[in-house]
This record gives sequence, structure tokens and C-alpha cells, in this order.
Amino acid sequence: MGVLPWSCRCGLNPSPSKSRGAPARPPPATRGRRSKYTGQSVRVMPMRVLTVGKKRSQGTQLLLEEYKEKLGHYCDVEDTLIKSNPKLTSDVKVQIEAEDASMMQQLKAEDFVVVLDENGKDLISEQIADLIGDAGNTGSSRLTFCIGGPYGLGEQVRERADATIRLSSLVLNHQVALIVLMEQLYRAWTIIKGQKYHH
Ligand SMILES: C[S@@+](CC[C@H](N)C(=O)[O-])C[C@H]1O[C@@H](n2cnc3c(N)ncnc32)[C@H](O)[C@@H]1O
Repeated sequence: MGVLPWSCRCGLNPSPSKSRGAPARPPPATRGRRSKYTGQSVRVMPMRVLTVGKKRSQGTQLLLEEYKEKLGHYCDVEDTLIKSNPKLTSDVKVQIEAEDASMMQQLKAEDFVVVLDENGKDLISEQIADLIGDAGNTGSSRLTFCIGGPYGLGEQVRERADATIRLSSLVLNHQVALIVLMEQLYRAWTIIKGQKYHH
């Protein structure tokens, strides 16, 4: 059987025993389950998630509340919904610029800004824990995550980013991205605290 066309690009092969390429990630048994901050005291900064969008679905809101409560055991968490397409324009460029300006208004100089983008840096969960710990050492006073609307984030926010990360190589709906991010932030804190959630 020939190698599937996508296997060389992503490093995965449907039949690992016949694979010639390196796997995209190390197998779980060899992956570290700890962050460099596991078991250490980390400066706790409030977290905020900025999302561009319209009214959230009930399901998203329920899950969001659940993760806000879980995360709230470790740090203050705030979520802010930025109105999508405030100018009600049909020009995509104008829409992105208006959403970009609204998001920039929310960002303060003392924010450590993490932009979520499907082309961002690929992190494993332990590295999200590292990111939280590292951000606490920068002198920033708040950790802010930015999720774009249907056409993504604008130039100003992208340039303001202290880090740009991705949650998957797939493009996610902004509500899905929000929930995945919240779960990963909760997971990251359990990694820092050495708790049993992550194994
Ligand atoms: C529907 S996506 C927008 C996709 C659009 N192609 C773009 O240029 O960003 C809405 C937002 O969800 C977030 N998002 C979607 N997929 C993501 C992924 N795989 N990793 C991280 N964030 C993602 C990003 O913040 C993105 O701006």
C-alpha cells in the first residue's frame, strides 16, 4: 500500500509499524507529564479571555461557566465578549479592522498577551503550564488570551502579541477554541500544582 499523500507533511502514518517518518509527537510514555513549574510556587496573575463573536450558544456558555469555576480555584478569570462586526459592514477588511480596534481598546500595557491562531506555535499541555509560569515572571499584571472572530484577528492585535499559539492544526470555530483553551488552562494549573487530572 502506498503512503497516503498527507503523511509526509504531518509526519503521521496510519500504520506506525510501516512508518519511515518520525511521528509528529513523542509517544505518551516518553512525553514529560510535568512542567518546569510543577510543584513550584508560581506568581498568580488574573486571566482574561477576549473573544470576538455574537451571542454564545447555551452549550458554550454552560461549559464556559464550568471551566471558569474550575479555573477560579487557581486564579481570577474573566471572559469578555467583543462584539463581532460592530460596523455591520459587508467588507471583510473593514470588519477585521473594527474588531481589531475594539480588541486593542481592551488591552493594557501591563497585559501579557497570548494570541490564539491556527498558525501559531504548537504547544503540548505542559508547555501551556510553562507559559503561565513564564508570564508570571515578566512583570506583567494580567494574562490575556485573544480569540478572533470568523475572519480571524487583525494586524494590531497580532503585532501586540507576546506569544502566538495554536490549539490544533485544525481551524476551530471561535466558541470551540474558547472551550478548548479553558480546558487547557485548567489542565495547565493542575500540572503546575502536580494534581491528578493530567496523566
Ligand atoms: C473561525 S477562526 C478564524 C479563522 C481564520 N482563518 C483566521 O484567519 O484566523 C476564529 C478564531 O478562533 C481561533 N482559532 C481557530 N482555530 C484555532 C486553532 N487551531 N488554534 C488556536 N486558535 C484557533 C483563532 O483565534 C481564530 O481567530
